[in-house]
Amino acid sequence: MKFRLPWIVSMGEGAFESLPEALHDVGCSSALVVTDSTVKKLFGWRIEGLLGGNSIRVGFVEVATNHQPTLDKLHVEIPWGDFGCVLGMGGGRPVDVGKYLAYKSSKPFVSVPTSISHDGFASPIVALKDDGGNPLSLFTAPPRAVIVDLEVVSKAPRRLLASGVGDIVAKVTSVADARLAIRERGEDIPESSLRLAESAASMVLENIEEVSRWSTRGLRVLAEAGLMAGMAMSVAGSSRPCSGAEHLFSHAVDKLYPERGGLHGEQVGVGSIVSAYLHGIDWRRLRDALKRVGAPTSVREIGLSVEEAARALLEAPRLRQRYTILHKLNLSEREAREAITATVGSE
Ligand SMILES: NC(=O)C1=CN([C@@H]2O[C@H](COP(=O)(O)OP(=O)(O)OC[C@H]3O[C@@H](n4cnc5c(N)ncnc54)[C@H](OP(=O)(O)O)[C@@H]3O)[C@@H](O)[C@H]2O)C=CC1
Ligand SMILES: O=C(CO)COP(=O)(O)O
Ligand SMILES: [Zn+2]
Repeated sequence: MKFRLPWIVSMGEGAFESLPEALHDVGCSSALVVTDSTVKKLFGWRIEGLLGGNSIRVGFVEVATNHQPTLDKLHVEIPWGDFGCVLGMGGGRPVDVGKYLAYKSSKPFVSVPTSISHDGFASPIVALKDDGGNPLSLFTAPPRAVIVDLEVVSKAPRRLLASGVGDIVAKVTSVADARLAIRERGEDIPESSLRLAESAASMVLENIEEVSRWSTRGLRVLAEAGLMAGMAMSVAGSSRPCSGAEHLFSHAVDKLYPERGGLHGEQVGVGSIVSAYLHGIDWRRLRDALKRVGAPTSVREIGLSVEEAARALLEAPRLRQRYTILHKLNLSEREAREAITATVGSE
């Protein structure tokens, strides 16, 4: 086993203020900030002031896609000689894009999530799409520094934070898939990576009341869980502990219905309820937790009919060879429809 973890994690109210010191520690005196439109309007000026005031030059690039060929073109256009590091600021997509560009240009990456809507802000994984809308899960390097300002995160729309709960509680089923693969396929997955992912989900499930109040403590639990999930991916050397059938369902929704669907964590949360049912795990516990935080618990809430969701469930195992409950069961159309109807078909 050989893995890398972030050097610096700064988490708390006002953690933005530690950015100049973090950049100094990673040896960066000019940063390219990768972000997208709303986030740039909300926080761009603050980052510019904070870094500029500490003699750190800042450039911005707004990126609204995670399409790999587009990012490869963008990579060629960036004057890399001007920048000593890349900072990814925003939701999961700009963080992924920043991580990807940093990796390709061999620059240190600093992750600055502005919402805990996903668990990629401390992971070494970059989730992109190819020309056909298929998911690409690339193993790069973990961020050198992770800066989570809980005051900033607390102002993110509730929908984004609820989506983050979906991505985290889904570790119940991603770990169940990993354990299935160990048992039935002899897959080699570090136990510690599974414990980290399991603990991330348990922390959120056991504190769901506090999390649902979006108190500082609740947000901290969610952010720490995201950090642990990111570490789990580093230890495993892939997204294996954190991405199973529920993620394949979400990837299939992205592919089949690119103009519809919900946020990543919303789709994953719904997929996790179905996957738990198929595993014979207490799926109602996941559903109730998601309901408690106001996350979708039905396919209708992510813009799909039962038929469409069943189609996504059938497409899901074709998207990746990674063994999951969907690969084991090889559902028929009728079984897929029944699983959706029994769990996430109404409301
Ligand atoms: N690499 C990894 O390990 C992982 C990667 N992911 C990836 O992350 C992505 C999902 O992340 P997600 O965050 O849902 O998607 P996005 O990054 O698309 O963010 C969703 C929305 O959040 C908005 N936003 C972010 N922060 C704030 C804020 N503080 N206030 C107001 N609006 C805000 C963005 O606004 P705007 O765009 O307008 O600026 C955007 O519209 C997927 O691509 C998924 O594959 C998910 C998990 C793990
Ligand atoms: O979203 C992820 C973990 O939460 C990353 O998983 P993928 O490898 O399926 O993109
Ligand atoms: Zn995810």
